[in-house]
Amino acid sequence: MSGMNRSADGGALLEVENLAKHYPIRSGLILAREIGRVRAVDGVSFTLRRGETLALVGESGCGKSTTARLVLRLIEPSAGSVRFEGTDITKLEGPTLKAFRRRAQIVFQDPYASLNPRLTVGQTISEPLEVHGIGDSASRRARVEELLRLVGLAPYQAARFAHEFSGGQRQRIGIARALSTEPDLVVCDEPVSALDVSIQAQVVNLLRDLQQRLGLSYLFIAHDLAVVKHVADRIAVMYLGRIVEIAEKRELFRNPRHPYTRALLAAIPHPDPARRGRVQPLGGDLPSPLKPPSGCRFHTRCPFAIERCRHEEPALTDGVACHRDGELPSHGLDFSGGLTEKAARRMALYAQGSVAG
Ligand SMILES: Nc1ncnc2c1ncn2[C@@H]1O[C@H](COP(=O)(O)OP(=O)(O)OP(=O)(O)O)[C@@H](O)[C@H]1O
Repeated sequence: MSGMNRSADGGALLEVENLAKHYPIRSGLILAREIGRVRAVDGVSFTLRRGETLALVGESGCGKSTTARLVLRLIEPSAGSVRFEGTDITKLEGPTLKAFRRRAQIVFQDPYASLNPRLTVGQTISEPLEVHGIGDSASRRARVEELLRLVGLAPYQAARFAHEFSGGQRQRIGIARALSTEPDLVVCDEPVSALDVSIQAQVVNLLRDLQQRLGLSYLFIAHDLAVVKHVADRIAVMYLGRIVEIAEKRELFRNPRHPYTRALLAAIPHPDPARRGRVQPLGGDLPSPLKPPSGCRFHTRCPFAIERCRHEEPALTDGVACHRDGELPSHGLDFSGGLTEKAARRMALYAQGSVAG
């Protein structure tokens, strides 16, 4: 992107620092009085390296999509910065913002809702090229054909409409559209959650294949760890607007440190039904981001919470935000193939407080 520093980033494509988005809640006749703020994202920091996939994982409402929208500057942050190749994109305007948009694209969750039913597939895929003034009509047509082949569709399908395609094919069209401007960063916002399980693996494999061929960097949003197990290099676990743990994927599955990460892992069924645990991973509802709990936000649902957790908010130190890091039992909690029954029993006992941590 013109004017952006390509060399001084030391491998980081994206650096997010203390990012926050608070939505004011207003009341009164002309909504003049602010009665509270939804802290959708509340101080999030992470780095996305070139060519890697960082997954953002957490329950519905924890702030994943808001983070994704902030990173793409689809919404304005309340605080914090998002540096893309060293340039803070939250400050960009006009042509430099447009140049950033060309290099950072999104694949949406719902391939049924995200494609315009009135456009042909060819028009859908070439629309970003027109918006950014890339090529003439002949070269755009050629590019559409190339993109269709790239995502496993056929060039003749450019003349068809989205409703003529299955969910998996539509998501391929959404991916082709996102790739049309040759982006470096692709935000994948739950790209397979709306698809049949049988189709999910095909789309995940396509995304991985495209990443290798085109050197793409992915910020991959998902609500559970099962999907990201096959795509992520690193995983950031979010809870109530904050990152509670961030680690290399293998490390996170082998040695989950935050109790919330453990609960998310416990929710993944073991591939072998005979070895599935019977643990109920997490009780209670996600508290409201309008009034997050004091201290550690997870303490109201945490089986390991102590008094300190109720009063003092833990900082994200060395990849985890937990006062009890290093004190929790680690043996028997190998989640790399799902939760074993023995580990599940152990986890249940710990959760009930029957075994000393
Ligand atoms: N425009 C808005 N005004 C007020 N609150 C909002 C707005 N957008 C999002 N929120 C709230 O912010 C919180 C985070 O929402 P967000 O969509 O980022 O979560 P999420 O983790 O992506 O959830 P999901 O998986 O359901 O999309 C939620 O409590 C949501 O209700």
